[in-house]
Amino acid sequence: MDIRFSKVHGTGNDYIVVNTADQSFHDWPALARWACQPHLGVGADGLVVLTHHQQGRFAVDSLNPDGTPSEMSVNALRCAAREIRHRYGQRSATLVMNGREHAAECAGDEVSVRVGAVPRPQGPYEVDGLAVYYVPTPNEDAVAMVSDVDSCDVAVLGPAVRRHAPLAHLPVNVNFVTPQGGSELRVRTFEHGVEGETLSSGSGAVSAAVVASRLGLLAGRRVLVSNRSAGSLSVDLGDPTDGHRDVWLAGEAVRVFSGELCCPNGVLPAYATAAGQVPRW
Ligand SMILES: N[C@H](CCC[C@H](N)C(=O)O)C(=O)O
Repeated sequence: MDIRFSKVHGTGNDYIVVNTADQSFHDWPALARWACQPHLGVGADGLVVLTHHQQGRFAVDSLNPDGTPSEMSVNALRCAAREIRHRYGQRSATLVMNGREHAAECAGDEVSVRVGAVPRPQGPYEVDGLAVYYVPTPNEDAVAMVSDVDSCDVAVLGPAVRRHAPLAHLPVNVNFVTPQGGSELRVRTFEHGVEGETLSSGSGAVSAAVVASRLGLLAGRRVLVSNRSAGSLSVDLGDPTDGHRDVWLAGEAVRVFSGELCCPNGVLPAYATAAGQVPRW
């Protein structure tokens, strides 16, 4: 039994997308731990499991490379919408992730998703000289404003921020942010579940824009976020007076390839990472 998939990236945040209609296999955490590994699997920042309900509605589940579910992934939603556009020809869809509904719109490879309301940031908390804000996006996102994000040691500072109270018990994604003038931000993200830096993060871009807006660092409601990938994300913060209740994220989402994972008799390879571990290479 082989497992059909597509590989889709949202500005460099890459996902293996499987459609439950194609599979008799259902152990998604085990599949995530195998398939997300580079060299031994497909290689990706996560697994997206898509289920078609009815009339343009889809359930979208996002799993991390360690097999844990992620509470929310905006880039995973954007990649799912791109795959839906390809497979079902729908430009608009309603995506349901962890019980929350998100409208999605595709125009070619440009995909927008309604994030909805983003709660008020908490903090700042002082961590190793950095002012860190906490934003329940509803992912757990931390935002640290830094003077030069490109010289930031993300691999060291990301875990350091996560060790600190009051974030220590939470599965936090840590975003380092430098305002670029006007309504532009540059962001780098240490992502929970990947346990390393990713090229881009949707909830990271949104939380960075919300914190920068609350700090009065932005000139307008449309925020351009550059990251480690070639493409930028665009955050629309909505009406500035409504407290960030109607936030959208847009940017490229690209189908890279599709194929079949070879899984004879439905048995995953022995080198699939054990439950609870993050793949290392
Ligand atoms: N990259 C994602 C966030 C994933 C977060 C996930 N790894 C977790 O918190 O478990 C995004 O575009 O919103």
